[in-house]
Amino acid sequence: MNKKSSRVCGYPLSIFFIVVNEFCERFSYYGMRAVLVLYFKYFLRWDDDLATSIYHTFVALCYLTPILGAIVADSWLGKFKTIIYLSIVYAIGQVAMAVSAIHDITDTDRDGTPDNMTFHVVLSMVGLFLIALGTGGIKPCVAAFGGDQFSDHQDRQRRTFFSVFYLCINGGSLLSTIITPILRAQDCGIHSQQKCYSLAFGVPAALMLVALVVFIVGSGMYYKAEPQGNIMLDVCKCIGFAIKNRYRHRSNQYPKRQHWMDWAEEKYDKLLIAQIKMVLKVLFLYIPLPMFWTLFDQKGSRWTLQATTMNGYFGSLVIQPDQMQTVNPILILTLVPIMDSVIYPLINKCGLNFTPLKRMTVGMLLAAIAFVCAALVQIEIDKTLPTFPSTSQSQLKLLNMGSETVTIKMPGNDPLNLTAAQVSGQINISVGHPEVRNTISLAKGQRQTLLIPLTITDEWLMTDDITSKPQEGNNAIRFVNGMKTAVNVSIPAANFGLIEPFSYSNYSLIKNGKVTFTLWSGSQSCEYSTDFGFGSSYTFFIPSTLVFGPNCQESITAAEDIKPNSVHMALQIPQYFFITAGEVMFSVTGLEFSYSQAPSNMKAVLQAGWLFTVAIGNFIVLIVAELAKLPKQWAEYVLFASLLVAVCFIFSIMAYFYTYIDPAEIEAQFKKNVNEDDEDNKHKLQKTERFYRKLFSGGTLKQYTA
Ligand SMILES: CC(C)C[C@H](N)C(=O)N1CCC[C@H]1C(=O)O
Repeated sequence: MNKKSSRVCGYPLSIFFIVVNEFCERFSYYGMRAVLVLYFKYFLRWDDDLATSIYHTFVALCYLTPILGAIVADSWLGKFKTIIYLSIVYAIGQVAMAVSAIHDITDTDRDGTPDNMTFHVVLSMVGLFLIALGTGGIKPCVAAFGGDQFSDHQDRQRRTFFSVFYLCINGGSLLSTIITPILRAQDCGIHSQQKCYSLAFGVPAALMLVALVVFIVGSGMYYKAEPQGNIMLDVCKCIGFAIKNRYRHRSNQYPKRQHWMDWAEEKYDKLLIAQIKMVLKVLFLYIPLPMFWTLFDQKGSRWTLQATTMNGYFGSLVIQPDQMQTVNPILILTLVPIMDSVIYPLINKCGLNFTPLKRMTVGMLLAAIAFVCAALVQIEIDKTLPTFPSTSQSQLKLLNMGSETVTIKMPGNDPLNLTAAQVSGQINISVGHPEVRNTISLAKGQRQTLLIPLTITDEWLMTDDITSKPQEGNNAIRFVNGMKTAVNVSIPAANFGLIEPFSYSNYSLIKNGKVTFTLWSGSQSCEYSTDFGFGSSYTFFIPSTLVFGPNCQESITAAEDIKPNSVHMALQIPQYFFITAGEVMFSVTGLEFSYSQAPSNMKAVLQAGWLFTVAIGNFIVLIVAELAKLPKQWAEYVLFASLLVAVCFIFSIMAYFYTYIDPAEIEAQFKKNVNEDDEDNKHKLQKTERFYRKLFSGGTLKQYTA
């Protein structure tokens, strides 16, 4: 088929269908992924560890299956058919997920919970497997198929296409990560109303069907390169033969060959050998690249955890810690056009030849700078964190539940006067110190509160207090009842239960924002409202003197056990900016580079090689997080930044020796010679070989201009 099909502004019309397909597919993938862990935890009722492991296994699988899709496309079905077939598999997987999340299917007793959990687990696992096969399988094909739509001389347009392609990835993911959590939060069901996971998976399934339909609609306009036989098998056999032949001729009596693949010349086509050399050259260059993704992927883990220790109030807007991750796609949508239309042309105007490999090197350095920023933010956060007792220390707080002032004398501390309903600050006491009388027992490494009763001679009560920041930016809240009657405390999201006289409740986790507590004692009630930030802990004391009425705002004492997060989440923006600017330079360029440097019959395979670096990067995060247990988080960030700088240095040396090629030109030379008559052919073949050898010994073949 002719590549010169309908064009708009010099761009093939067919790419419109490809980018819309990518937008819908990424919406489908990232939308489903956004609610997956919650589905495992709250619908399938798995514990955190199992949910996290299955989630990461799924993500890793999604970046491993591209190899399979690429082999099928380049060797057998061609990219077009592979995309169609695997998209169908993908859509079936998404539908299976949506069906698996309908609780009514097995809820025979109609209590709102599935009665046959095995059915839901099996169906969702089958669904996830099909999705991983589909999303991974089509990913290298769609990018390469888009690249195929351009003629050889359209380098500039093809580069723009890869930028727009990246914009679609991030536009789709941004929209879906906002929408699917909202869908999940809705209530739905036939017999009973439950959180609507089926809708949260159903909409991504619908979008995948839209992606498929859009792709099929464009069918008549595509340029469809035919696969050239089982190329991957030929490649493996050719490499195997070259290695064997080299080994057979290892003695010095045989003249050396310029490249070890030249040992396959006795049996294999010179064109195939040339193509394998092109692929190996690029794959070799990819070896250091996973380190970039190792840093990049920590946005979703370490950086989100960092955000949980920060303050997310942006005026009236409240940003939850995990929502900070959307800064990445938002910045992609702004930085890609800026880079393409301002920064790169400006660099070009300054006479600098900003080649793809130079861009990727700068991208890596920017990612390292992002981690230095993360370390600086961490140092600021650490300054505001409470000091918890060491393993040889205890911290004690005193709460006077009585109505009269008491004076407490502690060994090694000045006498302390506590008025009625007053809570002291933390007092550090060395446990095991001979002066400490055994009237109260202090636990090592613990924070405790001593509740001094109404009548001082009554039994004194010790509570165990929280010794770490509450998870996920929540606030840990508890109540101490100083009244002579039991009190029930509740809020819409939690019930503290009935608190007996002179007793206390367990901690409950509460989200940020204004909360109104309702206190009940018999038929009497009153309300108490307060505002919570992120990551604080409070003990609320209900005094014996409390009078129930419309509100009990003035009577309740709040003791701050842990201060709310004070370092603002906006401080994470510089690190997000640098990692995203790095991503634009590294990833958008890498995508185009992988296409332009691949031989025509292995375009999808090199795209899969590129995606494989993402998968390896993910694995390194898991390994390094386990091994490098540094005591300080900021030190771990600095370690990662240094590792990336070291890797970047190695990569820049490798890049320096890389010669850009024009695979189409090389292939054309080889093919042309095959068609000439014998004598001429021999002469031309020698000429091509000289030309080709020059390429692999470092001669510049393709003058790259940004
Ligand atoms: C994590 C973001 C939602 C998406 C990210 N900016 C991105 O575009 N990618 C991360 C891995 C490669 C690429 C993708 O294809 O999704």
